[in-house]
Amino acid sequence: MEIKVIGSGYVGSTLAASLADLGHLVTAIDIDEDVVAAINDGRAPIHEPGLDELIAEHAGTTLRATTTYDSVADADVTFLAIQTPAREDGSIDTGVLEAAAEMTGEALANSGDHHLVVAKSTVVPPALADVRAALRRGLGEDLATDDTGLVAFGTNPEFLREGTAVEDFTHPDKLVVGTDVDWAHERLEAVFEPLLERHDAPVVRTDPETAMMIKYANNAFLAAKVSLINDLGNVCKEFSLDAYEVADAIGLDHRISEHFLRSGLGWGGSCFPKDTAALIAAAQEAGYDPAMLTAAVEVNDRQPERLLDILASHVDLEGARIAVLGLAFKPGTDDVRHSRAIPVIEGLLDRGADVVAYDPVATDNMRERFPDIEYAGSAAEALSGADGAAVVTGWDEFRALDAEFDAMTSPVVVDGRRIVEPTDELIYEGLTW
Ligand SMILES: NC(=O)c1ccc[n+]([C@@H]2O[C@H](COP(=O)([O-])OP(=O)(O)OC[C@H]3O[C@@H](n4cnc5c(N)ncnc54)[C@H](O)[C@@H]3O)[C@@H](O)[C@H]2O)c1
Ligand SMILES: O=c1ccn([C@@H]2O[C@H](COP(=O)(O)OP(=O)(O)O[C@H]3O[C@H](CO)[C@@H](O)[C@H](O)[C@H]3O)[C@@H](O)[C@H]2O)c(=O)[nH]1
Repeated sequence: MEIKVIGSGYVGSTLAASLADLGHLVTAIDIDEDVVAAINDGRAPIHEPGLDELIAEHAGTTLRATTTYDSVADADVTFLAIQTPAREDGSIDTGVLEAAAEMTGEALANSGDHHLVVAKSTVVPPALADVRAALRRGLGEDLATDDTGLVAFGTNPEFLREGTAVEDFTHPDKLVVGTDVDWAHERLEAVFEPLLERHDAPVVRTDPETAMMIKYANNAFLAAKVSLINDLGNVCKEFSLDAYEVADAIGLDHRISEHFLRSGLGWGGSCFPKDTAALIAAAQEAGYDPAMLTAAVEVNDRQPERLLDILASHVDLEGARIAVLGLAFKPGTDDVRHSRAIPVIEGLLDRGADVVAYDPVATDNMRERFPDIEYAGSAAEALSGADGAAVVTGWDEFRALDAEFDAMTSPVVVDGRRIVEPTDELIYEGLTW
């Protein structure tokens, strides 16, 4: 099938490369010329394991990138993978997505053929009306509501995680396809047919709004699960108990499951913070106050402060040199959006500490947020001469740190991810153990 993917960020570039790998003819469209040049050069525009190889394999043949919408009218299916950021009050801002939807509509106007436009972006159900309206505005005609219409709208929420995006995309737990039009359902499912031949997964057929609610409920559930284990973990710490021993045991109950029970600094990233905030704002706008979700956010917001308090109980932070190990919101990515490193660094600076930060891949991105702190080229360099260290991201390489701690002025390590191996020489504390 001929597929256009509009927006080539974390989701769009993974989607475009993976669909090309499934045998589709894919055009990745982005307004950012650097992103387009990277894909056409056979490189991934972001750091994501396996993506470079996939793009290198298909660029110039079944995968092409461009800044124009000219070829959209040739598409069987057009995916919109555009950012949907949060406004100041947490509510979703669909402005950029609407602009792309309108441009897509303009490109499809008067084509006289069947087209399916699918939102991959995460959008709260009530805001989908605005995305549809933008597409309709561009088209200059109504969208299909039954088999007689030519241009149909659908949603197909994405469940991939950064750091394992390619693997997650090709091995999904489920596919959720949301549209009100029968032919559109069939066409969207046909896109994923080659994927399902390689990896069987249930297909949930529903309407566009329910599909998006499934996406929000999925993320809300996982974020709340991590917050609950953090809340319980904080209790364990007060009782001088090891939250990981408790988590491992409760995870044996299949109704709870072992996943997403790693307590510590809490959740960051481009999705959990934004999506919980958007769902809370949309629910409140509709007249309901989602108390559990609000509590999940509150617990999450408190974890960096707890790490700083533990560090301050060992080191006078005023004028101290503190190593921050890890800047990405999780291992395997260069994404620093809502990384827990941000409140940790802010808190250290507020307390008068000098920060020396290290991350294997996310330094450049964090430099844009904190241009004035010191960045080290290795964990060893960050630790050398430090009065204390805060471990923020669970990069595997931190597991191997050992003699590097000897170069610290005082060997205080507060671990937010249970990744460092404690030794007798270290003054080591975990966040929930
Ligand atoms: N990042 C994730 O792990 C993830 C996972 C699932 C769902 N989502 C959702 O997917 C959507 C995209 O997220 P992302 O992280 O890939 O965003 P991103 O910011 O990484 O990428 C968006 C891309 O769209 C491009 N763009 C903006 N306006 C454009 C236009 N008019 N035409 C063409 N390109 C345009 C930008 O240049 C950028 O490259 C969001 O709604 C997000 O919530 C993200
Ligand atoms: O036991 C755990 C698991 C995760 N986290 C943290 O939770 C955040 C999110 O992690 P993860 O879910 O692995 O990464 P994301 O890439 O943000 O993926 C989430 O958000 C995506 C965007 O919506 C969805 O597509 C995915 O299904 C969903 O897992 C990170 O800061 C992790 O450090 C923990 O603290 N403890």
